[in-house]
Amino acid sequence: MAKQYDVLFRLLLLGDSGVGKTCLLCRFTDNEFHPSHISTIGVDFKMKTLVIDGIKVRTQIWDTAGQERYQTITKQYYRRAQGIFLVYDITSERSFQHIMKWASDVDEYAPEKVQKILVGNKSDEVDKRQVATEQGCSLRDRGPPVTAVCCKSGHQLFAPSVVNEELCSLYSAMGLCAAAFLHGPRLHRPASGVLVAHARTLHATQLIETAGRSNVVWCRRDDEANGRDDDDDALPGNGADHAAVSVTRTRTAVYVYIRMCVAGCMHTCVSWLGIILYVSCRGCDECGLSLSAG
Ligand SMILES: Nc1nc2c(ncn2[C@@H]2O[C@H](COP(=O)(O)OP(=O)(O)OP(=O)(O)O)[C@@H](O)[C@H]2O)c(=O)[nH]1
Repeated sequence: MAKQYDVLFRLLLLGDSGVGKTCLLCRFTDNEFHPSHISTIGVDFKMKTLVIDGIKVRTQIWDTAGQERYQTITKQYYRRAQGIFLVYDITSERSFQHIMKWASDVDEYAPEKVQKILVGNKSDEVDKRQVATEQGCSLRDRGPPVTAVCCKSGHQLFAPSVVNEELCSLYSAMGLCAAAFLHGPRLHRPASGVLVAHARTLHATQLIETAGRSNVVWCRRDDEANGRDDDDDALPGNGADHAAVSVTRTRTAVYVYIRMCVAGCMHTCVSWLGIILYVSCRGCDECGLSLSAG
């Protein structure tokens, strides 16, 4: 049976009870809105597969309970997240103030390099607004990109600057935020890289397929002959055994890393649009995860 996705991407929704996390999830996965507030108990999740630049990205989105009493449970899910939505309600000053507390929990329990995005929900409730847009934006300067959404209508009012405009039009509400993660400005790297391949002519999907084949002989190829150094995002210690070369210099730049994990398995991973996408682990399932923690 053909593989149903190329990469798996785990996202987590955090924020006070009632800010609309479950609604964001339902809008994203089923394009539905539920007017009633039924508090989430512990955690719940839904999946959605997006096709972005020909790559099937399976998003697994974890919805957490905002209520304090579930936080021992929900904190256990931070560790495996690659992207986190910090959600507040624009009609609740309190939910916005609590964002700093949620963010500090993320700092404590999530992988160091997790991507974060701040989401101000209920932007349809203009008359009840307690948090000015500028307040949300002021946090962006100190941390995650911010976006304002309305899951009631499915509209996103303004896009974070890091989001590609073209992609914005493709997804509603949370899809836009997922795109923001995918276009995050930071490039996550494995702690150590061994060898990197370069294939300028390959499409990202082909590259990922190729990366998954064990018999591929990886070689470094840059444009030294042309006096150009494409290795502009190289891993530290650039040299014979540390290199990173972009496949293309457009926004879909892909970086490929191969490394041995602690268990001696060969990992291949692709970093694309600023995040690491796993491709394969030759020997075990578990150690592949350590790659995300960098
Ligand atoms: N007007 C408006 N109401 C919304 C919007 N999004 C969510 N709501 C309402 O806000 C209430 C809470 O939404 P939920 O998604 O259940 O909140 P939650 O953050 O998941 O809450 P917990 O599960 O308790 O953590 C519901 O009554 C929703 O209908 C929105 O964009 N606009």
